[in-house]
This record gives sequence, C-alpha cells and structure tokens, in this order.
Amino acid sequence: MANITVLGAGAWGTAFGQVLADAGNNVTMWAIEPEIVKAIQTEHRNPVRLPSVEKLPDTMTATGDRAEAVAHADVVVVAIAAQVARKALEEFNGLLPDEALVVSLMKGIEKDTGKRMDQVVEEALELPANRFLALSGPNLSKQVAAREPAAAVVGCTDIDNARAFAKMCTTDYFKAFITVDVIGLELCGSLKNVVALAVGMSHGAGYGENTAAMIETRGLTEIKEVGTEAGALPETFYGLAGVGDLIATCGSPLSRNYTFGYNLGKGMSVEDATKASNGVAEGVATASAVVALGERYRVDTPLAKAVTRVLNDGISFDQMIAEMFPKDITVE
Ligand SMILES: NC(=O)C1=CN([C@@H]2O[C@H](COP(=O)(O)OP(=O)(O)OC[C@H]3O[C@@H](n4cnc5c(N)ncnc54)[C@H](OP(=O)(O)O)[C@@H]3O)[C@@H](O)[C@H]2O)C=CC1
Ligand SMILES: O=C(CO)COP(=O)(O)O
Repeated sequence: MANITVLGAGAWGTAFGQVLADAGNNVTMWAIEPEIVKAIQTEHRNPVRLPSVEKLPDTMTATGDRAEAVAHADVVVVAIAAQVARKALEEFNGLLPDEALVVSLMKGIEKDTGKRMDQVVEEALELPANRFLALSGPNLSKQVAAREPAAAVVGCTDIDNARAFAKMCTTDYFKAFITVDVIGLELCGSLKNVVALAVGMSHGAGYGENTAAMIETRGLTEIKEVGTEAGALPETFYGLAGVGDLIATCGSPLSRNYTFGYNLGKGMSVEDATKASNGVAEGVATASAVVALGERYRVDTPLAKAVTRVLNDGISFDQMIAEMFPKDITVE
C-alpha cells in the first residue's frame, strides 16, 4: 500500500483517485478550491467536478494545504489543467519527498512555450526524468468513476518505475500497461483532443459517421507524423493511448473536447462554448501549439491549422474541411 497524493480534484483527478483507493492505496486529494476539499473531507463527495459519484472511498481524504498534502507521499499524481500546471506546480517545488515519483494525467501542450507536460512538470518541480511518469489512455472520467472496465498506459524512461506504478493503479476494473515512450504518451493524449474538437464540430454541423471517420483517420496520421518527428515510437499511436483514446474521445458526448467542438459546429461562439463547458477542453489551447510543433519539426498539420482557423477566425465547419483537404490529389 502506498501513500498517493493527487494534485487537482477535477473530474479525472477525482475518478483516478478513486481507482488508486480501490487498488488499496491511501489517497490524499489536494484541491485549490476550499469547497471541494471540504466536500471530500466531510461528505466523501465531489459535487462540483464529479457529481455522478455518490460516495468516494473511505481511504480518500483531502486537504488544501500544499506541504501537508505531499509530506508523506510515495507518489504525487498531477491532474491540473495543462495551461496552469506550471504555475500551480512551482508552488510545490521543494515540498516533495526526495524519492517521490510524479505521475501526470494531463493531456495538453503549454501554449506559450510549446512544451509537453513531461517538460513542464520536470522544470516546475526540478524533477529528474526517471521520476516522471505519464498515464494516458481511453479514460472518460465518468465511466472510470462508475468502475466500468478500462485500461491505460503508464510511461517512464525507467521501466521499473512504470511497472511499480502500474501495479499501484491496477484494480479488477482498471488495467495498466507500461512503456518507455513518454513522448508518445504525451503527444497522443494532447493531440487527440484537437481531433476530438474537429469531430465534435462535424456532428454539430449535422454530418454523420463518414465525416467523423475521415477526420479521425487523417487526424491519427497527423498525430503520428508530428509525434514520430518529435521522438515518439510509431507503435504508441496504434495502442490504447493513440487510436484507443481517439475512439473514446471522438465518439462520446462525455468528452469535453468533443462537446466543445459540437457546440462550435452548431454555431456557438468560442466564448459561449467555453462558458458551456463542464471542465477544461484542453484541445482549444493545444491546437495552436500543435501547429507550432509541426512548424518546428517540418511536418504539415492541416487538421490542427484548420481547427485554429475555426477557433481564432470563426470560419465554418465546411470551410474548415475545404482548408483541410485541398483540391490536389495526394497519396494517402
Ligand atoms: N476528464 C477526463 O475524462 C480526463 C481528463 N484528462 C486530463 O486530465 C487533466 C485534468 O482533467 P480534469 O480533472 O478532467 O479537468 P477539470 O476541468 O475537471 O479540472 C481541472 C483541474 O485543474 C485544477 N486547476 C485549475 N486551475 C488551477 C490552478 N490555478 N491551480 C491549481 N489547480 C487548478 C482544477 O481545480 P478546481 O477544481 O479546484 O478549480 C481542477 O482540479 C486535463 O489535462 C485532462 O485533459 C485525462 C484523462 C481523462
Ligand atoms: O481524455 C479523455 C478521455 O480519455 C477525456 O477527454 P476530454 O478532456 O475531452 O473530456
């Protein structure tokens, strides 16, 4: 049994905290909002971010105090919105025990720097790479919170650390695989959110499965091309964290990215879709970071470019498709 602290009691942080508690660990949730800390402490609920769960496990506690949260942690799990992760984590620098592992659940790219979450976490906490782990896969939080069977991949440059954490998060309904491909996990998780925005837009605009499949398939190619140039292993893109997460996220109204896109496709403004979103839609900020990554690695990113045109310039879905698929004939 390990002491595990989860930073960020959002929908996924809380649902995954429950997985860790079900796996037999002592789980401490840290949240910035006092209302959430109090609800977990006194009612064993997170009515703000995960209202579908009636009662969280008894072995899950909560605190709003940073030092107290991590003082005895064997593992610190980070589930904070990607664009604020650096600032939030800098406040924990120097507080973590020397040997603690740090696991990121986040799926985004830092917009201002173009950095992946492994880079952001390592910089903010001054953490050596062998103590950084990423967990990624098809994990819609509400379904994991309902204890529906699901799986994810744990990545670390030190495979023994990946294996150790995979054991810590395995339950009868949650299965963890391992890899050394941290970059692949990071880019799969982040970039599929941009694809999910586009698929949501297509359904919102009234189109069906053919259009969705076209976007998903071309999106997967784009993710794989950017990812492999950035140093990821190609096979990661065909695994749980790649095509697996793409299927789950692009196929479910439970996905915030899909729903954000759906609302845009119906004609809502970015501002209104942001207000309507039940949690962070990471793809919105990540889309332009993907375009920048493509430029850095000299890989064309037609899907990400077209999505940024919808987000920044308000072009229609039909115009987006026209920009994604120019008239000239190319080899698939
Ligand atoms: N939901 C899902 O199905 C999955 C989500 N993910 C990824 O996990 C990450 C978190 O997602 P999720 O929990 O669902 O998102 P939510 O939108 O539900 O929660 C975001 C979290 O970030 C926290 N946060 C926001 N601003 C700050 C800040 N300034 N300082 C500290 N904490 C802050 C929020 O705290 P507070 O609530 O107190 O405001 C909350 O805990 C995202 O990167 C997402 O892509 C990955 C897999 C599945
Ligand atoms: O990453 C997810 C499922 O694996 C959740 O996607 P959203 O962030 O779009 O809800």
